[in-house]
Amino acid sequence: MAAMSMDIATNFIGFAKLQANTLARVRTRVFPLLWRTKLHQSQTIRISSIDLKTVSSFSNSKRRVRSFTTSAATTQSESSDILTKIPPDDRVPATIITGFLGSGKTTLLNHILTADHGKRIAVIENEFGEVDIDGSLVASKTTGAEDIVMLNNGCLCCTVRGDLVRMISELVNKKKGKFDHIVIETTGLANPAPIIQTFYAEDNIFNDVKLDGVVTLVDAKHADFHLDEVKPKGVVNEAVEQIAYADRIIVNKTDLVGEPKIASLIQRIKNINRMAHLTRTEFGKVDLDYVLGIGGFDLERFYFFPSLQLQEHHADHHAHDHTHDPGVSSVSIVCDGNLDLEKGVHDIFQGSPDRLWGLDEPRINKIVFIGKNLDAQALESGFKACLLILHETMSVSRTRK
Ligand SMILES: Nc1nc2c(ncn2[C@@H]2O[C@H](COP(=O)(O)OP(=O)(O)OP(=O)(O)O)[C@@H](O)[C@H]2O)c(=O)[nH]1
Repeated sequence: MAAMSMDIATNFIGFAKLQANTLARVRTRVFPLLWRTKLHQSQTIRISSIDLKTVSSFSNSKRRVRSFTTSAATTQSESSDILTKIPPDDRVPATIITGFLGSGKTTLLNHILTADHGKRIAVIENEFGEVDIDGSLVASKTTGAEDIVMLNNGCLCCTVRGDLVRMISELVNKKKGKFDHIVIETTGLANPAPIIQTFYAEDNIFNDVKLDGVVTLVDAKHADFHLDEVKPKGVVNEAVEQIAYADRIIVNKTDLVGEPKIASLIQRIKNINRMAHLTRTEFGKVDLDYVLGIGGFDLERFYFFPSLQLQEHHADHHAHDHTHDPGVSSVSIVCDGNLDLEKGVHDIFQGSPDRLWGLDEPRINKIVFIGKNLDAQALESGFKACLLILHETMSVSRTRK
């Protein structure tokens, strides 16, 4: 009897059908990243269906037993038939929405929250800057039934990863039965690998929550620029990682570019991750079945697609010693006063009216700049110059992760 998750069991059943040398490669490529440290300390691994037994090292953990039985676990035949008996998986599904800065993650999330799917969704919003922008944009779209928890001032893949574990545990412990699905929106700078790892490595999460899928938004207009970016030595390209780890890819903002550019971008994406489903859209308008209830993050493709293994290698290193591009920081400005909207806009700017201000609600401007080598003072004075009347209550915060 071995203890393991259904998702992982399913993958292992698939793996067991592979050739012996294949299994060895899968294990060394996938495990270092996605499996808890205990596995590294487990007994010698033999290449056969015996591999299934190795997983029983998990039974020492606090992990709730998700068991299966195998009639062939004691034979060394590579072609053994494996009979499985998998208990129903009643864990809460969680979806990670990722994608580079401005690719349309919040737009997709709002589409999900306002659609008629009958699901009660708990949302975890992660923002790189100190000031919460997306949270308010999402909150205004919810009916009130959903929970929204904010994780500001850091990235889920590194500085606030511990908070993610705590938040999911709290959600599950205090509100179990009150929601059907968790959706997590990462920052645009997140490397998904360490976040995915959290779902498999943390007992607190693994026992109650299963990773339903990783959905990656790709900005049709700016993706090439981000994919081309050469990072400092030892720093991964997050835009590539986000595509590499996706179960579902949404090429968004297709209204902003022509067909040839979309076609070449899709080809480029497929060269990074051929296993993920891909669709193209505007303003995140996709069928909800495409993004929710996918049925489980797919570990298997880490073997089948070579460039993913390469990514995994980087991500493994990254997971242990994760830093964002050291040049990237954020500057947040919060102040009241009316802005002259004609001033200060040189690039694409788009705004849309949201809900009306509340009667006693303070009318506050919030702006977060995320970028490389930001000059906080210049941004602050530039912003001040756009105010119609200068207010002294401006607060500026800077963060570097
Ligand atoms: N033209 C166009 N604009 C879009 C589309 N999808 C989203 N937008 C706009 O692009 C901007 C950024 O969208 P968001 O949904 O906030 O993107 P995000 O990925 O959550 O952004 P960050 O949280 O800053 O990383 C918003 O002004 C959206 O209205 C699209 O398909 N076409």
